[in-house]
Amino acid sequence: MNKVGIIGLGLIGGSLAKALKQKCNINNIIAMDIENSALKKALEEKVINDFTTVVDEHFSDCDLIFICTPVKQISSYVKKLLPFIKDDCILTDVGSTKSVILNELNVILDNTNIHFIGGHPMTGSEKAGYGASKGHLFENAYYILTPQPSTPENKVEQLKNIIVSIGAIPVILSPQDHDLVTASISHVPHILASALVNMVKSLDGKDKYMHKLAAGGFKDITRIASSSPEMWHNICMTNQKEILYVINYLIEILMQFSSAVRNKEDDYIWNFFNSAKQYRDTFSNRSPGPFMKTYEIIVDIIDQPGSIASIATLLSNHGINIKNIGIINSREYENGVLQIIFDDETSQEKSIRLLQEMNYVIYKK
Ligand SMILES: NC(=O)C1=CN([C@@H]2O[C@H](COP(=O)(O)OP(=O)(O)OC[C@H]3O[C@@H](n4cnc5c(N)ncnc54)[C@H](O)[C@@H]3O)[C@@H](O)[C@H]2O)C=CC1
Ligand SMILES: O=C(O)C(=O)Cc1ccc(O)cc1
Repeated sequence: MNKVGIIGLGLIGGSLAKALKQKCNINNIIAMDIENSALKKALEEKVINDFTTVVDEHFSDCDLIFICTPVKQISSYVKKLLPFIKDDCILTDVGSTKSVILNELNVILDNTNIHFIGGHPMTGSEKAGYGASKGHLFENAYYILTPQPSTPENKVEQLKNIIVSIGAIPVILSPQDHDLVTASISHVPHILASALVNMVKSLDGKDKYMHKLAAGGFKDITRIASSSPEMWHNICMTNQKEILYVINYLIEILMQFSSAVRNKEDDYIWNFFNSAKQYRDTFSNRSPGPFMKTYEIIVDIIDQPGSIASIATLLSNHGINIKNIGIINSREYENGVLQIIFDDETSQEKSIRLLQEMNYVIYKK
C-alpha cells in the first residue's frame, strides 16, 4: 500500500490515519472532510500528508480508501469517488450498520470493476471528532468485514493484513448477521442508555435529587448516552428492522420481569439477576470485547488524605497516562481499593512494576 485516502477525519478516521502512520509505515495519506479545522490540525501533526474539502483527483492514485463519515453519507461518497479512483483501489467504510449501505452500493457499483468491502471496527468512544482520535484505538479490538461473495479473495486478504497491522482482529460476517449482532450488543444498548437518562430527566423532581445522587452504576451504564446524536440518529435510520426486533425482545423481558415484581415471584427475580451475573462474568476483561479494551489495576491503599495523589504523582512523574482513577468498594476486595485504568498494556505493566517497587499490593485485572 503506497497511498491511503480517508474521508471523514473524525474519531475513527483520525484514529485510522494515526494507526496507519504509526503502525503500518504508510507515509502518504490524503484526507477529505467538510471541517477544515481537523484537516489542518492533522496536517500540522504530520498525521496526514495532504487534504481536500471536496472529492477530486487527490484520490486517483489511492490504493485503499476508508470512508469514515456518518453512515448515511457513505454511499454518496462512493458515488463521488467513482470518476476518480483506479480500478484496483480497495474501497471500504467503518459504518456501524451494513445491509442498507451495501444494498445502496450494489446499485451504484453495478457495471463497474470497483470492489467495496464493508468494514466496522468494534471499538470507539462516546467522544467524537479528530481531537479524540488515538493511534492505539484498534489494538485488540474486533474489526468486522462484510465482503460480498463476488469480492476477490486477494482484496479481502490485503484489507485483513492492514487491519492486523493496526492491531485489530478481523472477523468476517454477512451484512445481515452483522446488523443483528450489533443491534443487540451496541445499537439497542445505546438506545437504552439514552432512555435511562431521559427517564431520570423527566422523573426528577424540583429538588433534582436524582441528578445530584446519580452515582457509579448509573453513570457506568449511561456513559454511552454522551455519544454523538448525529451518529446514533444515522444508525437508527439504517438498521430499522434489527433494532425493532431487539427492542421488542427487550420489552418482552421487561414485561416478564415487571409481572414477576407485581406477583412477588421470589425465584423468578433471583434467577433473573443470577443468570445475568453468571453470563456477564464470562465476559473476560482480557479478551477483546465489543468495545474498547481497558487495562486496569487494583491497588490496596490506606484510606488517608493524599494517598491517591501520591500514586497519581508517581505514575505521572514516570510519563504514565492515567485514563481513569477512583476508589471502588466491592465485595471482591474486603476494603475499598483504588482502581486505575490505562489506555494500553505497556502503561499497565510499567505501573505494576513501579508500584510494587514501592511495596503496594497490586491486583492485575
Ligand atoms: N464513534 C464510534 O465509537 C464508532 C463509530 N463508527 C462509525 O464510524 C463513522 C464515523 O464516526 P466517528 O468517527 O465516531 O464520528 P465523528 O463525528 O468523530 O467523525 C465524523 C467525521 O466526518 C465528517 N463529516 C460529517 N459529515 C460529512 C460529510 N457529509 N462529508 C465529509 N465529511 C463529513 C465530520 O466533519 C467528522 O470529522 C460512523 O459511520 C460511525 O457509525 C464505527 C465504530 C465506532
Ligand atoms: O464507547 C463505546 O463503548 C462504544 O460503544 C463505541 C462504539 C460505538 C459505535 C460502534 O459502532 C462501535 C463501538
